[in-house]
Parts: sequence; structure tokens; C-alpha cells
Amino acid sequence: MHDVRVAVAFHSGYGHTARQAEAVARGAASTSGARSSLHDVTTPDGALWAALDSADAIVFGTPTYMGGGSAVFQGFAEATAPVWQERRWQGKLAAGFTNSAGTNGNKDTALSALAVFAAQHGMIWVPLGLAPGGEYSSRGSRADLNRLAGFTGAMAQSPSDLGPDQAPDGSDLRTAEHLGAQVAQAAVRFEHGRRAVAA
Ligand SMILES: Cc1cc2nc3c(=O)[nH]c(=O)nc-3n(C[C@H](O)[C@H](O)[C@H](O)COP(=O)(O)O)c2cc1C
Repeated sequence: MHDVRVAVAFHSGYGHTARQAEAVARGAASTSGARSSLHDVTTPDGALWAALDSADAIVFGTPTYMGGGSAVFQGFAEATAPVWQERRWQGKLAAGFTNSAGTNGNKDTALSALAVFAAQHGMIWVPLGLAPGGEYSSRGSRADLNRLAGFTGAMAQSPSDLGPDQAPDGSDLRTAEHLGAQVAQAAVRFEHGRRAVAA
């Protein structure tokens, strides 16, 4: 069986969400039978569409700006209208991640928009799949996986005065790696199932 392909399609205005995207790609590539690729969606071109069309799973990522996805990511989303029309991503797996300055910052709204975007394309959404960490329990810590207690996708927080060399922090990047691995494992299982059904 060929390696499944997990494409990470993201925008990052100042580099923080790009670090989260790299962590997602790392997590996907660490999965046996999977490889990953990173795609900045700022300027959609033929190479981007070819890469996303050939992927088994696409993980979408955007910073949270003004309580939603960034305008650049939304521009990319709108540029997928021909893909939507032709149902080219129908049945692929999808997942999402976002990063913002606030601990909450309305990240959930951005993640929900990514899930709706994937649903419009007929994609199958893979959630983060981690129990909540951090302050969810009095014994939790900042270093926990999923310290921001998201379920729809991976969340990260970058203090507004720290550069991308310092934020997001290690636990959020490990959470992003987990999302990449979770999607890659699901894609491997899907590919095995597809082959079994076709045989
Ligand atoms: C235009 C704009 C809007 C923002 N809106 C929010 C917001 O709604 N919630 C929040 O917590 N942070 C917000 N931020 C902070 C960013 O989410 C944060 O700086 C993030 O790390 C930027 O990621 P990036 O470096 O990948 O662009 C905003 C920043 C900008 C530039």
C-alpha cells in the first residue's frame, strides 16, 4: 500500500500558526504508512490545488483574527469554489487547528468555521481526540497535552508580545503533533478499509 498523504493547508500572518502547522505535519509524518506536506495558502496556485487534490487528508489551519479565521484563509476558502463545484475533495478526511493570543480569544469560532468549510466539501472531520488537560482538573498543568481543552481541533495560544521563536509553547505544539498523528492514523485505516471493500 502506498503511504497516505496528509496535506497541511494553513495561513499565518506572523509565524505563530506556522509553527503549529509544522507540528501537525511532524505528527502526521511520524505515523507509519503516512507522509505529510506543508502548504501556505496565501497565494493559491496550480501547485497548491494539485497537492491538495492528491492528498488523502487535509488539515486546515488559521490564526484566529477578530474572532474567526483570517481574511487570507477565507480568501483561500472562497477560491476553493471550483473544487467544491466538482466535488474533488468529497470523502477525504479533514481536521483543523487555530492559534490566538487569548486563552479563549474565540478560537472555537475559527475551528467551527473550518469544520463547516470541510463539511461543505463533503469531507469527513477528524476531531482532536484528546481528553481535556490543563485547568480542566485541579491537578492539571500548563504542560498537559490539550491544556486549552479543545475537542473540534488543536488549539494553541501565543502571548501577543512573544515572537514565533517563543510561542506557541511546547504543550500546544505537542497537541498539534497529536492532531497530525490522529489524522494520519485515521487516513491509514481508511485506506486499508477502501482497499478491503474494493477487493
Ligand atoms: C487582525 C488581528 C486580529 C486578531 N484577533 C484576535 C482574536 O480575535 N482573538 C485572539 O485571541 N487573538 C487575536 N489576535 C492575535 C493573534 O491571533 C495572535 O497574535 C496569533 O499568534 C497570530 O498568529 P500568526 O502569527 O500565525 O498570524 C489578532 C491579531 C490580529 C493581527
